[in-house]
Amino acid sequence: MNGPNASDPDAPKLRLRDVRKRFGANVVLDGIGLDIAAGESMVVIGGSGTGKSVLLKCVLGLLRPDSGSIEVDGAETVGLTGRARDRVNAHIGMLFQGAALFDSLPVWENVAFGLIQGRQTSRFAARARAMDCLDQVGLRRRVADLYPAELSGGMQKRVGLARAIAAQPDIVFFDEPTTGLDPIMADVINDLIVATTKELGATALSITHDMASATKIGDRIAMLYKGRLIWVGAAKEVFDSGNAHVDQFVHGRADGPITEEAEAQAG
Ligand SMILES: Nc1ncnc2c1ncn2[C@@H]1O[C@H](COP(=O)(O)OP(=O)(O)OP(=O)(O)O)[C@@H](O)[C@H]1O
Repeated sequence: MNGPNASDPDAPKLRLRDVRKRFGANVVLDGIGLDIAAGESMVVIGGSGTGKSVLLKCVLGLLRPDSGSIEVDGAETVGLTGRARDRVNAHIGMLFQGAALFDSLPVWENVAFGLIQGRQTSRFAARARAMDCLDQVGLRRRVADLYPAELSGGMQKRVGLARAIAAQPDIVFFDEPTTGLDPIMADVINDLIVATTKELGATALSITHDMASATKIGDRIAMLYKGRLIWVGAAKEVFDSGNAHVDQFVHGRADGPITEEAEAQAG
C-alpha cells in the first residue's frame, strides 16, 4: 500500500527530526531524531513520565510539536489538519493502552468501526473483514456479537489489535500493549503483534516499559530519557548497551545514574 506521498520511495517510513515539545517550563521532548524504515519495528522505552505518549501523540497529530519535523513517506506532517491529517492517519493503525473499546458496541463493530466511519465500507463487508481480523488474533467468531464488558482483559487486547489492523494500515502504533496482562497473556499478545504486523508488512512504532515485550516485538529499541533518545540500537543488544542509564532501566535496578540524577534534582 502506498503512503500519503509515495514520491520518495527511498525515504524512511517515518522520519523525526529535532522534534521539541514543552508544556510551560516542562521540557518533555528536547530534540528527538529517529528514522524508522519501512517494515521495521521500533520500540521506544523509558520511565514513567519521560514523554513516550507525548511523542506518539505528536506523530499522530494529536499534539503539535513546538518545532521539528515529522515525515511519513518523505512528506511533512507537522501542522496538517482536517482532511490532510485524516489522509495521513488513514495509513496508521493504533492499539491503545487498555484497548479503549466502545462499551456500547459489539466486538465486531468495535473492530469495524474505522471501516464503517471513515471509509464508507458497507456494514456487510465491514463485518466480513472484522471476522477475518478476529480470526487472525485467535478469537472465535462467537465473540463477535459479545460486548467488551463480557471479555477478559486479554481478549479485549486482542479485539483492540484486530481493530488496529482492520483497515490494513502500513504503520501500526502500539501504546504499552501488555499493560495489565499477566506474563503469559502478555507473551501471547506480543506474538500476535509480531505475526499481524508481519502479515501486513507494516512498520511498527511501540512504546512500553515492559522489557520482555520490547525485546520480543522490536527490531530496534530507542531509550527516551530527559527529552532525548540516549540510545538507539538493535533489540538484541539492549541488555549489553554499554550505556549506564539504559543498563539501569533494562535491568530494573533501584540504584544507578537515573536514581542519582532524580535525587540530585529533587534535593
Ligand atoms: N497535555 C499535556 N499538558 C501538560 N503536560 C502534559 C500533557 N501531556 C503530557 N504532559 C506531561 O508530559 C510529560 C510526559 O508525559 P507522557 O504521558 O508522555 O509520559 P510517558 O512516558 O508516556 O509516561 P507513562 O509511561 O507513565 O505513560 C509528563 O510530565 C506529563 O505531565
